[in-house]
Amino acid sequence: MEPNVSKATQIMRKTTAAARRAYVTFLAGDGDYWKGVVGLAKGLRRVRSAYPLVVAVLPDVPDEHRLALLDQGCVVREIQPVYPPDSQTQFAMAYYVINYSKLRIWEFIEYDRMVYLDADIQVFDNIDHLFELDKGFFYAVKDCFCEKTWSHTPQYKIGYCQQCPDKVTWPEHELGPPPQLYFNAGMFVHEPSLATAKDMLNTLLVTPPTPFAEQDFLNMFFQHKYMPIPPVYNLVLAMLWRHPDNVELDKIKVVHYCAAGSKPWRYTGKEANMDRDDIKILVNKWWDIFNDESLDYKGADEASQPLRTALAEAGAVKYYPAPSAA
Ligand SMILES: O=c1ccn([C@@H]2O[C@H](COP(=O)(O)OP(=O)(O)O[C@H]3O[C@H](CO)[C@H](O)[C@H](O)[C@H]3O)[C@@H](O)[C@H]2O)c(=O)[nH]1
Ligand SMILES: O[C@H]1[C@H](O)[C@@H](O)[C@H](O)[C@@H](O)[C@H]1O
Repeated sequence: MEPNVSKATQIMRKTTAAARRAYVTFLAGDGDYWKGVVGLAKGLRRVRSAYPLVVAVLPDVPDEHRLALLDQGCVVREIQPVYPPDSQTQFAMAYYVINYSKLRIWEFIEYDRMVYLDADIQVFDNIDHLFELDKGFFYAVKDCFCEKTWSHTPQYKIGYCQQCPDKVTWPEHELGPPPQLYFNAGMFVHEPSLATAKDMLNTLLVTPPTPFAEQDFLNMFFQHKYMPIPPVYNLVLAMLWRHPDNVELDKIKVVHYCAAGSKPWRYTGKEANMDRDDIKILVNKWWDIFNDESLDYKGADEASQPLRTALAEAGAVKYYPAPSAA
């Protein structure tokens, strides 16, 4: 602690820092992904996150969906779409083309630091400590290359996966040095910056699109800044059947419902691997949060939470919640 800095200044600094942090997600189209965002907002509230959830929405998100997000206490920010250069590329899923628009979140410079979460993610434990990670890096969880969606890669073709790099040895003499680490872009920690945003968009203009769209692009762009974080911060569901030894389900903080057929609001149980007990449990856990009315946003009271937390931590005030009017 700095000896000559008054308690009031320390509180002010802490409050200012807190106000410059937020979770952020991305919403496109008039489909059903808004349900994922509502679930995420409630999930973050359940684990008592101190920071707001900003939703970067494309112009095609209808007003009724934006209202549902505002009702859940989200900060709704409209962004303009970003497109890759024209090409004949086959994306792993045709709609991935729209995900380049995610790059706009580097323009949210009213925040110093953000934790990005896809709308098909749920948070089961508080992860606010990620905002304290050293600056200057890009943090995310390593992906897995074992599902068929990766069949375009040399990794898939030879059965090599960075999740178990010793199982199949990388044939250096044939394919050159082993591939750089590759992260899943459904969850990451980043620092907004107009200079970075500009650099990204300029780089994108001369970067041919590839099957995993902005995920591939971000992997290329941040290859020298990437710092892996443990898989508990983004459980890519295929890990459950591809690398069960790498998963400790009871320690998982963040679940990414990214496997085909696993989005809870569309779940039927019919697609491959979807009738597994662990999947059913995770899908039910998502619904429990989504349906829990006690997690609905209760109004302006919560907007000042970071300030209250900072003041309480500094011992400046004792905060007693007002009795509920209900
Ligand atoms: O119609 C859509 C489609 C996508 N999204 C947003 O875009 C995110 C990414 O889309 P998916 O969740 O469907 O993508 P996957 O999880 O299947 O795919 C993975 O590859 C993608 C490549 O574009 C992204 O990098 C994504 O973060 C990564 O987890 C969604 O969560 C959601 O936030 C929408 O809002 N509406
Ligand atoms: O990065 C990808 C992506 O998130 C896919 O949608 C998912 O099904 C794969 O397992 C993962 O490797």
